[in-house]
Amino acid sequence: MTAVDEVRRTIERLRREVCDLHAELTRYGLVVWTAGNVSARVPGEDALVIKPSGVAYDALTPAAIVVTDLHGNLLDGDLSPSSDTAAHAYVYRHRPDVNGIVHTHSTYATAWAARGEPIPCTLTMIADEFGGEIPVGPFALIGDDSIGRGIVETLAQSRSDAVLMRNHGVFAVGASAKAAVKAAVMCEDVARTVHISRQIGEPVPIAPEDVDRLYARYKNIYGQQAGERELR
Ligand SMILES: O=C(CO)[C@@H](O)[C@H](O)COP(=O)(O)O
Repeated sequence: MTAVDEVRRTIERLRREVCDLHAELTRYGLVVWTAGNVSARVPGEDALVIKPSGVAYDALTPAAIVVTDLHGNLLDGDLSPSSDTAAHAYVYRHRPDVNGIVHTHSTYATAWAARGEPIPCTLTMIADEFGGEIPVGPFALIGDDSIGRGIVETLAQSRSDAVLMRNHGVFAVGASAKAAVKAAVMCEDVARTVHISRQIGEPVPIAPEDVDRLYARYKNIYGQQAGERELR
């Protein structure tokens, strides 16, 4: 198999994976209508695969997923790339460890984003998954790389793989697109629980040294196999 064939096969695989992961967003109730998007980096290439803009989730097929360069220019596909492509591309250019990105407007997490308030580390699940509070990023207009800059700058000061972009919604990153989707699912779950907790009182923060211990255990010990650990 030539190197070109190999890249082609990788892109086909990623198109299928990213298409299937969009179905997880609807399965977990993280998006409505055509909101949200998932992308994956094409390993070894200056390219990414991403949802086309404004296409209904039920109409998404692997062939509909588009390929762009890491500046958002269309390389392959019949449809216009997601409105957030420049944001995703910026993150891939500045975070070589990130291979997948997801954006949602999931209800509870986005309610925190509307308030511009980080989700405090008041649950072991938050310490495990995010290593501290889930931070808020700046307000940024949609369409260029402003959102990407806000994501990179905010996550540089945090262990979290998710950021609540102010007045907008969740962006989550990961070592794979599946890991990013998992972070978005977890983000919504803890946003909901902490919100409900606040209806009956003030949630109690976890001590920073315990947050560190929980995070280290979850990242290094929890689960079964190295392959699964990549999700963390
Ligand atoms: O947040 C926004 C726009 O407010 C977008 O992320 C939409 O939620 C989905 O846009 P496309 O990916 O379909 O262009």
